[in-house]
Amino acid sequence: MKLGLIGCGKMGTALVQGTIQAGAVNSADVFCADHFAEATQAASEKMNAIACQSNSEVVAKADVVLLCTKPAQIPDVLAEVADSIHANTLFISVAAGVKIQAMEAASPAGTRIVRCMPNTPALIGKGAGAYAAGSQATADDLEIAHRILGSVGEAIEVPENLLDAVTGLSGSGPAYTYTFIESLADEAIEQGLEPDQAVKLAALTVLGGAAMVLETEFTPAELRQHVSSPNGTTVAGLQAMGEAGFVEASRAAVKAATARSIELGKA
Ligand SMILES: NC(=O)C1=CN([C@@H]2O[C@H](COP(=O)(O)OP(=O)(O)OC[C@H]3O[C@@H](n4cnc5c(N)ncnc54)[C@H](O)[C@@H]3O)[C@@H](O)[C@H]2O)C=CC1
Ligand SMILES: O=C(O)[C@@H]1CCC=N1
Repeated sequence: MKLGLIGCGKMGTALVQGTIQAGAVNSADVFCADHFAEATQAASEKMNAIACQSNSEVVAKADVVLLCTKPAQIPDVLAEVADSIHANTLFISVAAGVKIQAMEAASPAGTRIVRCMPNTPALIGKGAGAYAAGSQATADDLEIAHRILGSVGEAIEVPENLLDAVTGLSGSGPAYTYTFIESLADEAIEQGLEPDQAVKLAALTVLGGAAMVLETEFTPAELRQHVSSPNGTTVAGLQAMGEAGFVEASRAAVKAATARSIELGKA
């Protein structure tokens, strides 16, 4: 596979670096370009990939092209590279909110597009992502999208209208977990732990809890019950969490990010 990257920022480089590390593509077959020459250079050096002079050069040289600019730039980028599209070109967009219909409208008829929503843990093979097919995408194209996202974590196919909710959950979600870990650690520091110990214990606790959800047959509610001794410390902690509005706050984060993704699609 010859893989192109347009937009060498945080998500694009995380996804491509993860894909290279997973052995799904050779760095010598990766072509990248960014609006800013310094970003192209930095990414090509970091990934050992081929730096291109323009987005069009990426499209001309690659078969699968990851569109990793900010959402607002996606239609312009597609229009800019239109003349370089060839028989093998498949675009995979990671942009939040940008609808397949809008991307197809900005491209020549017949352009094959898959819209996906990865997340930055893809960098270390722990991504959680989803994808949806454009009207011209073939079963092979979906297989390719699954292979790329699947090489850096888990990937599921969803109807396009659910990608906004995926964005609100797993796309933005790593940031919620960092806020949670930071808050747990900050209070533990207040209680006397050293900062590095506190952050490590907090992160390992979130990691362990998540692994229990994924690797045992118990639901999150059952697992919570297993930790909570009657009249014990956990019950006291959970009660304080409830009183502080933790459940509402968590749901509000997913709701607001989903709404913002929908809004980005209307821009
Ligand atoms: N950061 C994240 O956790 C996630 C981001 N995304 C999506 O990934 C996309 C990129 O986000 P980030 O990497 O966070 O942003 P970023 O700002 O780090 O990267 C965007 C890159 O695109 C470049 N760029 C801008 N205009 C361009 C153009 N016309 N041609 C070529 N390159 C151009 C910028 O110079 C920048 O390097 C967004 O659409 C976002 O919705 C999706 C999932 C998670
Ligand atoms: O914040 C954003 O808009 C992007 C999309 C999902 C995660 N980061």
